[in-house]
Amino acid sequence: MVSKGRLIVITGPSGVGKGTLVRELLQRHRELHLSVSVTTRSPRPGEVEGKHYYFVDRSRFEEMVQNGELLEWAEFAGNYYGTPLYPVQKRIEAGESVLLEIELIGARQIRERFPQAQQIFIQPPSMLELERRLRSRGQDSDEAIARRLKRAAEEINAAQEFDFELVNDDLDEALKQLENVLFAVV
Ligand SMILES: Nc1ncnc2c1ncn2[C@@H]1O[C@H](COP(=O)(O)OP(=O)(O)OP(=O)(O)O)[C@@H](O)[C@H]1O
Ligand SMILES: Nc1nc2c(ncn2[C@@H]2O[C@H](COP(=O)(O)O)[C@@H](O)[C@H]2O)c(=O)[nH]1
Repeated sequence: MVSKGRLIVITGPSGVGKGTLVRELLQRHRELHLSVSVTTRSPRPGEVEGKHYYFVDRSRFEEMVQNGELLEWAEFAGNYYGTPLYPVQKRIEAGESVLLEIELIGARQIRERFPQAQQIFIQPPSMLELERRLRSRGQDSDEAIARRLKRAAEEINAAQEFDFELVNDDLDEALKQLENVLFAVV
């Protein structure tokens, strides 16, 4: 990919607050654009096609992989997730900044394919608090939460692979740190 623009990857265990931080960031920095992923997961109440995700079935997802339509993809807790290549490519070539909110396997693929990407890992204050956030969100079954927590431990073990790490304990403080990482004058 021609690298006129900026690609920013935000990774961290499910429930750590990536989506919450990214929502705040997008409100404050209109120049940032969030990539909308494709998934085979069923929509949660309130999730809108084309805004939160593009919801597809497994055969369509596999076709997208075969056709090279995805910049990266991974299986996570029983579903496929991937980043559509074309919209990201178009924005980066136009000199714009694109955010990817993705899990670890996908972040590793981006590192291979686009080493200039800035990679940030969001840590929870503790595993207990992570579990509390997953449960309080009220969107996943006990079994799905158990799968997400197992994966969380694997992701946290890989945090040192990332350019920056920050802890999402107090939300405002985490947001400030994220802005410092993204907009620090060097
Ligand atoms: N700093 C924080 N303190 C307390 N609760 C928080 C904080 N940040 C986020 N939360 C809450 O934690 C829950 C999970 O947050 P969110 O959905 O943003 O996580 P996520 O990392 O995007 O999860 P996923 O990867 O599964 O999409 C939400 O209910 C959110 O309101
Ligand atoms: N590798 C990718 N991971 C993605 C993508 N879109 C989202 N995700 C990550 O999946 C998990 C679960 O998300 P949820 O919406 O079911 O809670 C979470 O870690 C997301 O960041 C993607 O395109 N590629």
